[in-house]
Amino acid sequence: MGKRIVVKVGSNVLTREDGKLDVTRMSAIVDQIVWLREHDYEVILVSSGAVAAGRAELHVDHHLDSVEQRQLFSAIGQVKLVGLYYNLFREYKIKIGQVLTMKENFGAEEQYKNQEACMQVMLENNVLPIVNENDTVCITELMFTDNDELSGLIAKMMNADTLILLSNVDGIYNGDPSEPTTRIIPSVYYDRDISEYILASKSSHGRGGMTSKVKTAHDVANAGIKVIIANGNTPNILINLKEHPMETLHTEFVARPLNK
Ligand SMILES: Nc1ncnc2c1ncn2[C@@H]1O[C@H](COP(=O)(O)OP(=O)(O)O)[C@@H](O)[C@H]1O
Ligand SMILES: N[C@@H](CCC(=O)OP(=O)(O)O)C(=O)O
Repeated sequence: MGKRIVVKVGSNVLTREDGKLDVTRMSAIVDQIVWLREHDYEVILVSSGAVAAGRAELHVDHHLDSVEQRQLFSAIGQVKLVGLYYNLFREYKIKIGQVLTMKENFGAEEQYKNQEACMQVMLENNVLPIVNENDTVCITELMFTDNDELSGLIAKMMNADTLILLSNVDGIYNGDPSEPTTRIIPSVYYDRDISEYILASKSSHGRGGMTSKVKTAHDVANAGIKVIIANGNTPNILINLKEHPMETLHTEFVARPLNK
């Protein structure tokens, strides 16, 4: 069996400035996932973008609170998101399966095992799992911080070799990304604290920001899984990370060596 990779794609990678789904970008991500599968990698895709897709689809001229917005827009947007993935992967004769989940499913042992078994059977049958939080029914207080946290839990649950977090930045900068003097930190050891470099700012459609990515990355690297933060807007980023890692901008959280 090839190496198992969890790829998480943030809302900003998938949406245009006007908030609509960026189908060209989605198509590019799909092409790269196909390349990974053709090179014997098993891929699990964690995709954000439902709320952004739904917001662009429906014009509402009355007030909705934040929970109503999330429920309404994700319900509309998830259908659109997965429909697009369905069409894009169908071109390559790849079957996709939708996994909508929530934090409770990672708590109780029975539910955890059930979810693990569900994803395992998909992989065994060559189906590509596309995972998102079930935003329509989640209770705000019990939600994942964002899909970075969810992708970390999936990577650990499924014993992945690598978790790749695709965002709209080339990696973690050693300061404000908009400052010309700041540089990408190429590697972070699983026990190194880099919180001094992280700004509270986040991209326009994102939920958790870099703080949540770093927290997830540390946690997952500590569990012995390599984590990469890279730019999903860069052409062929997933292929280049595999083929030319030294020449490809990214931040790697080095996995803690485990006595497996
Ligand atoms: N040191 C840093 N290096 C890179 N990005 C940072 C840093 N500190 C804060 N950020 C912010 O984190 C954002 C990415 O996180 P987020 O908005 O959650 O994106 P996504 O939607 O991809 O999950 C960047 O757009 C950037 O504004
Ligand atoms: N479940 C939400 C994603 C929320 C989220 O975590 O977004 P992001 O920070 O861009 O990964 C959606 O599909 O819109």
